[in-house]
Amino acid sequence: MKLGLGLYRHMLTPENLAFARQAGATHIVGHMVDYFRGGQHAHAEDQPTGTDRGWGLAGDPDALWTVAELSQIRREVEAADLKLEAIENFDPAHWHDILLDGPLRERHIENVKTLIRHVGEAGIPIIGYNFSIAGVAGRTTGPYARGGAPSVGMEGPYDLPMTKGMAWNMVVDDTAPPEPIAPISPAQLWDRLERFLNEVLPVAEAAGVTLAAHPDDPPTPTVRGTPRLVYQPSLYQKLIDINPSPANTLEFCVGSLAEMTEGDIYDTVETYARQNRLGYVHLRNVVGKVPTYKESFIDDGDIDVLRVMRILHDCDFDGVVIPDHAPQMSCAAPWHAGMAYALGFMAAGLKTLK
Ligand SMILES: O=C(O)[C@@H](O)[C@@H](O)[C@H](O)[C@H](O)CO
Repeated sequence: MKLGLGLYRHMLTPENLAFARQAGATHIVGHMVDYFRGGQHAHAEDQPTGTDRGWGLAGDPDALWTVAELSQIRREVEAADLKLEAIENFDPAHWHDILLDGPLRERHIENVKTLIRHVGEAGIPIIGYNFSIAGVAGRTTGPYARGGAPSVGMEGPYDLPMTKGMAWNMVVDDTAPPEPIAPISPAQLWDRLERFLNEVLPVAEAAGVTLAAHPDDPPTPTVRGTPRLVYQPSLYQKLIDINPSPANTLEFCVGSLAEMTEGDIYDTVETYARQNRLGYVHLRNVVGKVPTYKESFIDDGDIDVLRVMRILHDCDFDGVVIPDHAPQMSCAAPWHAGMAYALGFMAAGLKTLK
């Protein structure tokens, strides 16, 4: 098992890469999507929370990530004595009509195939994704963690209907009328995922790229009137069983899984780690279940994180674990301190497994 750090696109800097290495990370999960366009977040280091108009504006629909820019990021990561393990999330501008089954679907399928090929050519092994119409939405922030540390959580359901021109909690068409999107059934959304995976997994295999599916975050059956896919641990199996390709894996978010109202987190970890289908792991801690959970420091939540690490180790998981996110700490560098604390705990946990 390897220790990694996730960095948003604007945080993929030489300083943050050096910080990651100094904190004991050997791998990086990089985000190419700029969640912070449109300035709807208090700070550009916190996790995005956004407004009812989402996290922000999606990217340029015609600007697919090139091999050159992906390779440049890989080289910068490697120059810091780190390995670029994964790119996390597609830009909603590039694939929204796969999620919404809209008129641009065929073009967006070709976009995803091109992006997969480019990631493979750039020598990056994994793409994490989250097949979700409303995306990561419904988050609140507050002094939720130990000592009043700012973190994120959820304070009840988020049912405000999602409007046209939005996808994955970002704005993909700011000229769209402010009308609710057409209703979608869970069966329709599962069908969209199945078509997507069956079309792109062969391309991923050929490109030497693994796709890794994040569960719904937050894992509620619906968000903004749209259905969700993996909001209970057992539904991860339904996703895996869609296609037996070895490229069909999980972006295994222990925090989101622990927020789910069913299942036992330790059984869940063992169930999926034993199937050798974990692409990489988000290892964070929470208190409570949806729709009212709060993120905690890694050593201060409902999960015995060292026990989770032991289960992953005993199931021979040899991939990367990252904090994903952490409470901000009261000092001159809140994000860095919170991440350093999480990374230090995880690094110590890894040493106990040797
Ligand atoms: O705010 C964030 O960056 C995280 O919550 C991510 O783990 C997010 O859930 C994933 O990128 C979704 O794929």
